[in-house]
Amino acid sequence: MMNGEQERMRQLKAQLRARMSRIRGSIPPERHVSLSGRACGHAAAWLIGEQIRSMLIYVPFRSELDTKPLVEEAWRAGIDVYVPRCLPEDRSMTIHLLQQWDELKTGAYGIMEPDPRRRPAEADDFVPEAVIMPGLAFDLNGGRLGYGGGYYDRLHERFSSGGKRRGPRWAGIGFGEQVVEQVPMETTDARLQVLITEQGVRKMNGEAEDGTDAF
Ligand SMILES: Nc1nc2c(c(=O)[nH]1)N(C=O)[C@@H](CNc1ccc(C(=O)N[C@@H](CCC(=O)O)C(=O)O)cc1)CN2
Ligand SMILES: Nc1ncnc2c1ncn2[C@@H]1O[C@H](COP(=O)(O)OP(=O)(O)OP(=O)(O)O)[C@@H](O)[C@H]1O
Repeated sequence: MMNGEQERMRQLKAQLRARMSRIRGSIPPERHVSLSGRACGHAAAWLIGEQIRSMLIYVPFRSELDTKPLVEEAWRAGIDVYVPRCLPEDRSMTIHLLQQWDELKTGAYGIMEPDPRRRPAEADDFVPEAVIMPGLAFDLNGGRLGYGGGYYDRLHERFSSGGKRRGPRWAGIGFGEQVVEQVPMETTDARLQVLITEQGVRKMNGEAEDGTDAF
């Protein structure tokens, strides 16, 4: 049974999803390309500066920020690129190395995902050094709103249960206009450590703030 608080939270999130998908969906194509390119440039500089050698990143669908320039920059820089494949049955994800675009095919929800016959999943205990997440909305305290599948929340739980090892850096990437005052958050919702937009890289929640590039 859902209690009143949960029901209210569900409604708040649904309203914000609807509003933010309209906003994100109305960015004109040319601006979408240029903002995506700028955000990807900031993301690449951050990854390289932090000496991150592996990242999990989404392949965009609907009007999500286009990560293609970042993936290609990572390939050039020798950073291993991993992409998730979702299993709607239990809302889990498997993680697959991506070395070229033709390793993808249309998967669940119409998202381009790794073809498991071409590239088997990494072991369950594999943890990348960074996770770069999409979202409908973000806030400056690490709040993030996704499509409501809870996929990244489950992944966060899995990556955090490995014991001593340092977990991945959790970063969100999106357009400046997706940043809101406050995303409604529940206790199971994972908070981001880094927010990347066309305006720069902002470190939050325990990531040391050095002031460079922060917006
Ligand atoms: N590019 C990309 N890949 C991703 C995600 C993402 O947000 N972006 N996900 C991040 O989690 C996971 C997929 N999550 C999804 C969850 C729900 C829906 C979806 O279509 N939901 C319906 C409503 C479903 C319902 O509640 O009945 C909708 O939005 O119309 C799509 C993807 C894994 N891969
Ligand atoms: N670790 C978890 N294990 C099981 N269920 C979870 C977990 N984390 C979240 N959930 C459930 O998943 C559902 C969706 O969560 P939420 O609305 O936070 O998704 P989201 O962050 O918007 O989506 P996504 O992570 O897929 O982009 C909620 O009903 C939530 O209770």
